Amino acid sequence: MKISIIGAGNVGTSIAFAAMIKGLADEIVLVDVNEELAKGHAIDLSHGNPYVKPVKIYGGGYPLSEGSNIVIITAGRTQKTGESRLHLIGDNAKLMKHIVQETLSFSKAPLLLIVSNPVDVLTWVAWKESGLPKYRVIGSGTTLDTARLRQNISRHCHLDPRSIHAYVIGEHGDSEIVSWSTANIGGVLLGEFCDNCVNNCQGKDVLKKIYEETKNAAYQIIKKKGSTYFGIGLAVSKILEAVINDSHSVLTVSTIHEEFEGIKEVPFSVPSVIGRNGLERVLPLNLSLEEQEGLKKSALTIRSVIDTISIGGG
Ligand SMILES: NC(=O)C1=CN([C@@H]2O[C@H](COP(=O)(O)OP(=O)(O)OC[C@H]3O[C@@H](n4cnc5c(N)ncnc54)[C@H](O)[C@@H]3O)[C@@H](O)[C@H]2O)C=CC1
Ligand SMILES: CC(=O)C(=O)O
Repeated sequence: MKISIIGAGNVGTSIAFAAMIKGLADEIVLVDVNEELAKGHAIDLSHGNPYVKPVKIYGGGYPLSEGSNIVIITAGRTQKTGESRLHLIGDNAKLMKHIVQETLSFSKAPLLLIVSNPVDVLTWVAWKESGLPKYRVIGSGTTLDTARLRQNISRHCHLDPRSIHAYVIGEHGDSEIVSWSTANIGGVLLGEFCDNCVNNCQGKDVLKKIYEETKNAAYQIIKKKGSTYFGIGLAVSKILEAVINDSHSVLTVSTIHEEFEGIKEVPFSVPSVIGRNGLERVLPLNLSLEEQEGLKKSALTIRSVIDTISIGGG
């Protein structure tokens, strides 16, 4: 299993570190326009080999990625304080197009895993540019937001986040929503859990606060330390795990929906089954009317940005 990570910055190296610790790959390649940076990070990471399942790890330019099974794209500009992810589209769409071309000249039909922002729109760009089937082009989508949501609920309810089954769906961005009507703790729907809880908190207000904290987490972190990378490193390692171990895990990745509520070819996240070949299927959603409306708005937000960029013509 050869994995190449395009972009050996904070996110790319965090993914490599997490994948190494989990023993996921035989070979990890870090590719960056700054080849020295990629080489330096690879050497540094390789010094951890005696303490994990050893992996061949090296870094440099695109030719090193030849014959990759999975290519993870993390290259791109990051948000400045106050900028939304969608602000990055002007710079990062062009870059994505170039990276996909470079990547495919060295690997025939890899699974493409897109992480650069705005991740939904760029997943669509990568899919169009690559000509790969939809199930082979996956965005990290709201896997990170879902993790943040579960962590925030866990902190509030004093429960193990792994026992909380709740999902952020839609855009990885400001229009994302929570599928509260399906959220459950150990099989008990959240509403019922709250009704029987001894904490006596202000139910709806608390959910609103948890949603805002989840949605705005990246802004808060960027304000404090400039960018986010550890959380996404672990989130992407979970997607890798699902593919490499063919574990059929349910994850909120971003994939292209042929048609949704009359919107054509739109990428967004919903709980989806991930295995060796990529996307296996999207699960049916049982949303409230308000949530359905919210998801449609989110899909429209993404599609309207896609409509502003031109592919093929430059
Ligand atoms: N989807 C998600 O949940 C998340 C996405 N991100 C996104 O990930 C992206 C990367 O973030 P960081 O790693 O923090 O940025 P960074 O600035 O640390 O790293 C980006 C790297 O890409 C490299 N690069 C630029 N052009 C390249 C090219 N043509 N080929 C190969 N490498 C190239 C740069 O030299 C740099 O080393 C950003 O767009 C950011 O918004 C960040 C966190 C979470
Ligand atoms: C930067 C980003 O997309 C995040 O941390 O959610």
